[in-house]
Amino acid sequence: MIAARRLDKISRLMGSRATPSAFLKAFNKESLLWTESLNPKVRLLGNDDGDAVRFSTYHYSSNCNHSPTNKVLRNLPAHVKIVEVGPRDGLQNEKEIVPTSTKVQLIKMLVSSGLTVVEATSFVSPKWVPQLADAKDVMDAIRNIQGARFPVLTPNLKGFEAAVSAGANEVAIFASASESFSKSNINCSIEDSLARFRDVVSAAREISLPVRGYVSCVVGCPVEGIVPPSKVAYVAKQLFDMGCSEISLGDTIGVGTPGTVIPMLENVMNVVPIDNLAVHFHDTYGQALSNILTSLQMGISTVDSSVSGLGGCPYAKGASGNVATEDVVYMLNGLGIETNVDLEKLLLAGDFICKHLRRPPSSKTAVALSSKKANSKL
Ligand SMILES: CC(C)(COP(=O)([O-])OP(=O)([O-])OC[C@H]1O[C@@H](n2cnc3c(N)ncnc32)[C@H](O)[C@@H]1OP(=O)([O-])[O-])[C@@H](O)C(=O)NCCC(=O)NCCSC(=O)C[C@@](C)(O)CC(=O)[O-]
Repeated sequence: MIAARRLDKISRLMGSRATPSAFLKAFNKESLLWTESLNPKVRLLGNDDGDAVRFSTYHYSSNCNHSPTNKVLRNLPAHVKIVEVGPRDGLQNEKEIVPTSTKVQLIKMLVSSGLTVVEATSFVSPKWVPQLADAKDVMDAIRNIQGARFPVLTPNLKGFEAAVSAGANEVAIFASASESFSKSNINCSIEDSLARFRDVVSAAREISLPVRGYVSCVVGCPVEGIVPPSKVAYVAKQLFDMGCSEISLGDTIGVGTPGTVIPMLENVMNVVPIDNLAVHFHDTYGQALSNILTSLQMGISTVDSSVSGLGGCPYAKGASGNVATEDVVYMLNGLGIETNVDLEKLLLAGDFICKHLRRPPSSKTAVALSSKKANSKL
């Protein structure tokens, strides 16, 4: 009888947006242990003195609206802005050219999952990136979608002007911290690229258009190897000083670990305010989530990611996809950090584009949930 009443109370708490303290108030240590044994979804861990100290948000974390308060995780932000780069960074790297209608449907699904910034395409040379040669058509088709911003990449004034005539109301410029990568990606030196970008930013200023600035190769370069943090800080400061409102730091080839990301971020934070920084990790060595967690602990609250981990850069051999948005959202949910993204709807978007690309969804979250579904059918 008591057990039934307790179970009923737990169910009600789980159905509501119960906070850890609500759980802790409601149950003493015995109840907690008993609860755990009854329902493996509820994990409240006790310390040696018998006090419940940790609330694990395993599986129902979307019900949890708190920021963790324990010593290790106390610096995490309450909210993270996710910049979805799949339609641009993801699709620019696909061998097959994806039809415009599929790109547009993907963007719609991403917005309906709650993502508020979706990088839509690039106004670059179609000879260099034929995959995004339909940039104008994509912009035409998404013009009336409400609820999100759609920044586009512009490497020079020509791209900027084309983007603005296609209705873009936010653009991104992209510099590199490595000379070799700058040359192979945009066919000019870092200094020449900065001069071009100054023209783009001042044209954008005239019409009050926000500009995001990327720095690529912030940890390593496919040609030069290790990139010194001071070089990254230099380029980031140049972009910030010329008027970029946000600087996204890209580990283009995904070689960073917290060991290399921390000194890089420390250098950049000395010259660019932390609120203007974002991180952009590729997952070549499976380090992206740990790098994101480290960045959040250092105070960053804007994270780039790509649905289903699509991506890579056509001019960075060996770079694998971006970190998958589904996995970022799963981790942030688990930490009680708000993103306003509906994971289920996001998974549908991942499923949609992967079906089109004739490959299974590749985020860890999608793989885990599909094998769980398969097992539950047995
Ligand atoms: C920058 C250029 C254009 C220089 O390319 P170029 O060949 O040195 O430029 P050019 O000025 O000599 O022009 C050559 C031709 O391109 C045309 N052109 C020139 N500009 C444009 C434009 N904007 N849009 C359309 N066409 C353009 C221009 O009109 C001309 O046409 P042609 O006379 O031969 O017929 C070229 O190198 C380029 O388009 N590069 C883009 C490369 C790219 O998109 N890379 C991937 C994005 S960066 C990335 O993924 C990293 C990031 C951001 O995700 C962060 C991270 O992961 O680290």
